[in-house]
Amino acid sequence: MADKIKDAKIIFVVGGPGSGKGTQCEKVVAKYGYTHLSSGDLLRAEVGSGSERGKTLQAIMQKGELVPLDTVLDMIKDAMIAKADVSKGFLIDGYPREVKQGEEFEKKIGKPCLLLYVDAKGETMVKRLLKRGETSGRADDNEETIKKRLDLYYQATEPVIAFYEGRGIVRKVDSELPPDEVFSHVSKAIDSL
Ligand SMILES: Nc1nc2c(ncn2[C@@H]2O[C@H](COP(=O)(O)OP(=O)(O)OP(=O)(O)O)[C@@H](O)[C@H]2O)c(=O)[nH]1
Ligand SMILES: O=c1ccn([C@@H]2O[C@H](COP(=O)(O)OP(=O)(O)O)[C@@H](O)[C@H]2O)c(=O)[nH]1
Ligand SMILES: [Mg+2]
Repeated sequence: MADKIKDAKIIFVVGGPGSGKGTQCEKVVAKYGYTHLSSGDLLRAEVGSGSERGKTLQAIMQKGELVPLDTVLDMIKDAMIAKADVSKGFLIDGYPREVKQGEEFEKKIGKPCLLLYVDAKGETMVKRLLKRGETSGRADDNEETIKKRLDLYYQATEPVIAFYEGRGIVRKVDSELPPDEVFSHVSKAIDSL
């Protein structure tokens, strides 16, 4: 599998909770036909399956903490293998959450050619998530968990951006703008690949 995937384009999509990663990824799928893999969605699917593993995951996610690294990586890898033959490229949304996750991904799967950094202010993200929480049914879209997710983002995930800046593959987009304007910047970044 490593062979098939090694040559595929891999894009990491990183940003705080509610920054708009999922929103932009949907647009990328529509325009470029990339395969979208959201680490959070993969975890929520496991929770939804009602499996024992899902129950353990749910408890962690409800608290806004991070699921063990190997669990997430295995899920992403399996999902990539399943699409390897048909995919033009992969959008890995909400991953890596910490530098170590990025390093493990590269060891087991491959190197990203781009890191899309979806940037919004903390207060904007909180506002969006509280609004989304009215209808999302997500157990973590509540005030207390949002605060923890945001703290963890600043502490563990922001260093990921600095790490890949050192490699020159980070493109930052300002997601305070309306989604279509954000997307025009995202498109430029992808077109430049
Ligand atoms: N104004 C504005 N709102 C946005 C934008 N992107 C997303 N939103 C809104 O913000 C909320 C969160 O967006 P998502 O795309 O779910 O964010 P996410 O980064 O995937 O969040 P997580 O799933 O929590 O990681 C949604 O309700 C969107 O409608 C944007 O560019 N501008
Ligand atoms: O690589 C990952 C991705 C997600 N999560 C967990 O899944 C939750 C939801 O992640 P998602 O990316 O959907 O939302 P975000 O936290 O970015 O709002 C997080 O709070 C974590 O508990 C995790 O532990 N590792
Ligand atoms: Mg999302």
